[in-house]
Amino acid sequence: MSHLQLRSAAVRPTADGPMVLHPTTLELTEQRIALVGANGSGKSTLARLFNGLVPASSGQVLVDGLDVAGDGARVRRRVGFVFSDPAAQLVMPTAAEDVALSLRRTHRDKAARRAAALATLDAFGLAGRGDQSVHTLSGGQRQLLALAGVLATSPSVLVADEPTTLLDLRNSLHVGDLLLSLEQQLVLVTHDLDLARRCDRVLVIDAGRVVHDGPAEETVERYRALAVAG
Ligand SMILES: Nc1ncnc2c1ncn2[C@@H]1O[C@H](COP(=O)(O)OP(=O)(O)OP(=O)(O)O)[C@@H](O)[C@H]1O
Repeated sequence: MSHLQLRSAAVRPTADGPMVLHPTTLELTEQRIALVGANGSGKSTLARLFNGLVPASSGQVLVDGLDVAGDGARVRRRVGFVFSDPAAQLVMPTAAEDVALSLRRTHRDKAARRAAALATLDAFGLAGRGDQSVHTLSGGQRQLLALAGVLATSPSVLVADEPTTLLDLRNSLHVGDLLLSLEQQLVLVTHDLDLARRCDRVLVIDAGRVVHDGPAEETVERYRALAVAG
């Protein structure tokens, strides 16, 4: 299992602006970790620290002992990131080409790469869509494709920022099951409390701080109480 660490890591986008994440010290070694909290509480910011998409303004972020600030390229090879908006990461014209791009390191031969890409699409419920333009896929299909592309790179950690928001119930359940059954460590930003409850550890973020942190069931209930109290 990977080892994610924050050492007094804080995020303050502008020198005279507010802290988006107050100095936070954490060690994450569990298999499945959920980040929950209100809109704008800082969940995405915290999640993005782990692959350097957001740099820490102070403190340190380590992935398996590698400092994200100094070893960014190696860290990004370990940490796959799925955005809530798949448009942020789909770069090729067709679905098969997009997955094939992710497979370029592991599958040098072009025909083998395409075959592997099509098999990956099948596994993600996108059978027969290989040659379809990414732009004509539905929002949910694009999200499945984005997830397929990231997992095809075999990251040791997957950070997923609201990966089920665009999906219908069936696909949402399918992707939820898939994420929770991954071998890799999962850091999941989600508003889906059913999904959070199935993780090993839940962190509740509020106004840029981790305010609760513990086993899923009881921590989700603390979040509920916090939300109801307003
Ligand atoms: N670069 C930035 N400059 C200024 N403010 C920022 C920047 N990045 C994030 N913020 C602010 O920090 C806060 C936390 O944002 P973040 O995206 O981490 O929230 P979130 O918990 O993921 O929210 P949501 O559930 O709505 O996606 C928000 O108020 C946001 O506007």
